[in-house]
Amino acid sequence: MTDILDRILETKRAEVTARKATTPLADLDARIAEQTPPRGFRAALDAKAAAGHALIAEIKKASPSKGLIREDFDPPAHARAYQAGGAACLSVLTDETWFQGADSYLTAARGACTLPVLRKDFMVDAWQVPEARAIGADAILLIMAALDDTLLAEIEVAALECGMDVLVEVHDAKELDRAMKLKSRLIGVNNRNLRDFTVDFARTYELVSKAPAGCTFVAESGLTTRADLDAMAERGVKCFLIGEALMRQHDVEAATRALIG
Ligand SMILES: O=C(O)c1ccccc1NCC(=O)[C@H](O)[C@H](O)COP(=O)(O)O
Repeated sequence: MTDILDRILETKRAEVTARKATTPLADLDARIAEQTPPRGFRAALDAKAAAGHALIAEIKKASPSKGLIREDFDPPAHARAYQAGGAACLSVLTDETWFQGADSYLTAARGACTLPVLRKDFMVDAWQVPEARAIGADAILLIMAALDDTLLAEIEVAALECGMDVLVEVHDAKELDRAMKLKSRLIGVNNRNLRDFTVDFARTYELVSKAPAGCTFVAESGLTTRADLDAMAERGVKCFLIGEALMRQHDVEAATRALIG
């Protein structure tokens, strides 16, 4: 039986095939040449983490698990609010079919602030790397559960060659072991099971103790309160990726400050 991750990946493969057929690489290269250089995603996180909590604040309109999250969705305004509230970096959902995202949201959010921006999407093909850079992304996400080791390495090399950072997402110890074959040492643990949507912070608690020294370790999904962050911090986790809890707030800047201040 196919689960939600399989269905998302199937949609994405079809979408990328169609985009590749209509967008020559030369067009992407021309758009990359117009972008400002990558902003240093991991470096910005590490700098904030050295002084306390480091937040990757997510611009997320909707999700498969929650449906519509933010009605008055305004990526540039949210980007400014997140930066003013103290976020280290942004994450912007660009997947259209499942998250009501758009590439233009990332470009607009990045243009409205000085924070490095992660393109939060489902990478299935190295072609998406220049595409991500062409819209301004400073980092991409690689989901270990989605790809085999050969394709992961191919996409990672392409991203590093573009000067982008790579957030490698794992769910269990086996995926963490596989992740260590890659070059990137920016590791995210997704507390949400992408196959059934259940959230369990114990995933992060378990894996942070197994992460080799030198990793920047990010807890992702389901984090809502200051107590959630403090419980993570007690176990040595200082970087957090948070979307829904902040996107549901009327005053995004105040909520961001209250959460990580
Ligand atoms: O958010 C979902 O429902 C979801 C479903 C299937 C695959 C991925 C999904 N979310 C992507 C993310 O990883 C989250 O947007 C991100 O970690 C922030 O999570 P949250 O703070 O719970 O919005």
